[in-house]
Amino acid sequence: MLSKEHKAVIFYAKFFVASICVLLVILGVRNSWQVRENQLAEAESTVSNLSRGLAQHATDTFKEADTALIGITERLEHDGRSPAALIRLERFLVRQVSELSQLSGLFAIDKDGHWIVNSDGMTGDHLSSLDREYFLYHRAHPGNLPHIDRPIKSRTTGDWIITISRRINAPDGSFDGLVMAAIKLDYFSYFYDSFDIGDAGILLLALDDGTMLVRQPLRKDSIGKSLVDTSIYRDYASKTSNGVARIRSSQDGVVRINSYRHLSRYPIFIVAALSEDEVLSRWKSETLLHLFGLLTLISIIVFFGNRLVVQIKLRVAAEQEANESRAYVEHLNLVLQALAMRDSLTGLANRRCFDDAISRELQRAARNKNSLALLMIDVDYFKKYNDTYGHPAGDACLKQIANAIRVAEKRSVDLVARYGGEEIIVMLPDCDAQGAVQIAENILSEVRALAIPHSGNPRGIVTVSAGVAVLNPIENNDIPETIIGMADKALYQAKSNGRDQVRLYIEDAAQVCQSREQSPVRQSES
Ligand SMILES: Nc1nc2c(ncn2[C@@H]2O[C@H](COP(=O)(O)OP(=O)(O)OP(=O)(O)O)[C@@H](O)[C@H]2O)c(=O)[nH]1
Repeated sequence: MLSKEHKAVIFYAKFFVASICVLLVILGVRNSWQVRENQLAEAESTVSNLSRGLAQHATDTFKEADTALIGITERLEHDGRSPAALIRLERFLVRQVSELSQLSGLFAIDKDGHWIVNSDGMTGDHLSSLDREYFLYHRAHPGNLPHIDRPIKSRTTGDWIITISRRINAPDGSFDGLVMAAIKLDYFSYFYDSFDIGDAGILLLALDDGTMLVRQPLRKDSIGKSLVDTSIYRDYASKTSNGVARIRSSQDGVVRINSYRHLSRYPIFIVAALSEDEVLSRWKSETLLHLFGLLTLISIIVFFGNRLVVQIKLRVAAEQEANESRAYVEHLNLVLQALAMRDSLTGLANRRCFDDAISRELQRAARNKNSLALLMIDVDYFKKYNDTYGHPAGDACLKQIANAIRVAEKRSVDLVARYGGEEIIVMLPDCDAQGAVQIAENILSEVRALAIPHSGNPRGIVTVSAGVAVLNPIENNDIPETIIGMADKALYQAKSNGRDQVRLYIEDAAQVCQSREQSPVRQSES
């Protein structure tokens, strides 16, 4: 089980790794998105420039044709329509057409629709434009502005052309015919073809009323088709003079960045469009590459982060194991210490334990001027017991006696210890002579009460003798041997006087022992 501190360390390690990964993802996404926006902005700028360039080109193309028309009108007005004048005019038309590559032909048409003169040198009454829209328009509109009409097929070449025409007025202002320049649609197509607009890009030239003139790439049905239902016309080109719009095509579903621009001099507008997918194709492949790099980096970070967490866990586990081992060793030490202080047979404190305890107790009692009592207890005729009942029985007997003597260990400061062989010693701090003798008497009674049969003892049961010594108060120079020697002497007296009795060691000339069974108080020799 991990501690709170270790859990926190692991949590922070995981949090650190996760934060770096999230940060990398956020930075990667943000950077990628920024690149995408930049590329779109760049594409908008590109289509915008493209539409401006195409608008300028269209303006120049129509302006050159229109200038030629103005020149023809002036010549007709100035030179008249005599055969000689018309021959000169025809030469002029041929020269103009050869100089202006966008022109398919130049025409002068009278008020009845007949061709007066044309750049192709064609003659005959059958050559008429009576049915053409530009003729009908000029006949109906007195203005002298140039008119650009829907694309038509040329009657001379059969090619698709766009016409730009101007009305000729008679001196009284009535309709007196028109001049017309036919501009090849191919001229625009070839020009538009020179631009790299990708596979899904579009370039458009259309009349302001939405009639498509040129579309690149070319489509069979595109010439003359109406754009009024398309979003680029309906929502944008029909409303403002120029702008940029991102639109999904209703026809092919492609999203395009469109730039539209109306010509200021002619009723025409241009549309340049690039496919968003194609614009972003490089961004997409780069993003994929970056994504792969990012994922690889994140995988490496996660891998090493995981290794870090595993290392932390291993270290924590090792630390815990070491702590547990240390605790176990400390516990073992305590157990060993306790065992080292215990007698294995009786379970009592052993001699070493007693030696330590009495040294400590003497010092303490000397400091506090307290008393200390010691009972030295010895089993009577124990050799005979062993001889009679055997050594194992002797061991069992010693255990029982030890348990009986343990009753003396009433306070935590009291200590019962096996002093050696069949001798047991009892240390009673802060105990006076009377109390110590009483305790010794109690011990003797307890042992007798065990009633362990002993044929070698005149009393028929196992008995013990006790020598009691008391130092009251303890002096600084008292050493353990002093009181032990006193207790031993008192014990010797108890043995000498017939055993199964208590003797109290008295200082000076005589020592007195007390025994209830025998005389109340007897003295032992010093
Ligand atoms: N079974 C057993 N006997 C022990 C142990 N320790 C000491 N003894 C025996 O205790 C006996 C002590 O004998 P002695 O010192 O002659 O004294 P005693 O026979 O008890 O006679 P008194 O003390 O004079 O009554 C010896 O025979 C020791 O072998 C022990 O741990 N187990």
